[in-house]
Amino acid sequence: MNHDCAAASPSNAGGPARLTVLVGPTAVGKGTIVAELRRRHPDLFVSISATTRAPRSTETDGVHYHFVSPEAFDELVAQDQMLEWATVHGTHRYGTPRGPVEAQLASGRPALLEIDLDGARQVRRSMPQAQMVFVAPPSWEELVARLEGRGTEDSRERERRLATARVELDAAAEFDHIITNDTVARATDELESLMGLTG
Ligand SMILES: Nc1ncnc2c1ncn2[C@@H]1O[C@H](COP(=O)(O)OP(=O)(O)OP(=O)(O)O)[C@@H](O)[C@H]1O
Ligand SMILES: Nc1nc2c(ncn2[C@@H]2O[C@H](COP(=O)(O)O)[C@@H](O)[C@H]2O)c(=O)[nH]1
Repeated sequence: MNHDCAAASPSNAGGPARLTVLVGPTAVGKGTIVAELRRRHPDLFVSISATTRAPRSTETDGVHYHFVSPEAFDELVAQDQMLEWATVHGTHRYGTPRGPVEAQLASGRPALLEIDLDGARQVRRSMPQAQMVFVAPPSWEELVARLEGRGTEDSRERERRLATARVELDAAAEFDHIITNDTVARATDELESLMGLTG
């Protein structure tokens, strides 16, 4: 585990890592950090996942996710078009379309995945050169407040997500780096540095 974002790790010892995998508990702010990183680097490649969950009112198909039916998701898996996939929070399936990520890496440019713990472990097995980054909350109480404050899940779904969050927080030591999302600007600075996007 490495809390120093400037230090080399086995995954980036030869230069900036090209594939970065971002994981963290629900509502820790992964999406917010990625949005800030994209604001700073509009050309950055961020994988668009496929999911069987329904879109939120703020989400657009093909932008935030590819929203697909369970049958279409089955088909993508059967055709080996998923780099990884998982059932997240015990409810819906989410997966990373393989083609766009492989094309991006083949071009030598960095790529970012924002996925769950199960998916990250799959990527670590298939692409051990990937840089694994965990986003942690300043405290458990702050995590709960962010989830409630977002207001996108009912209390039952929030409980499910918080149960998953405990498992994910227990796995933080598996990661190459841990970023604490105290402020979005500072956490984004760290991710930017880990991805070699500064200077
Ligand atoms: N550093 C921060 N300080 C305070 N609030 C924050 C911070 N980062 C994010 N938030 C807020 O926390 C809430 C959850 O953020 P976000 O949706 O980005 O989390 P997430 O990790 O992508 O969640 P999920 O995995 O459930 O999709 C949002 O309302 C966001 O505005
Ligand atoms: N294994 C994967 N997990 C993914 C992927 N895309 C998103 N996720 C994770 O799902 C949860 C819930 O997301 P939400 O949008 O419903 O709040 C979150 O932790 C994501 O990291 C994926 O392609 N594969």
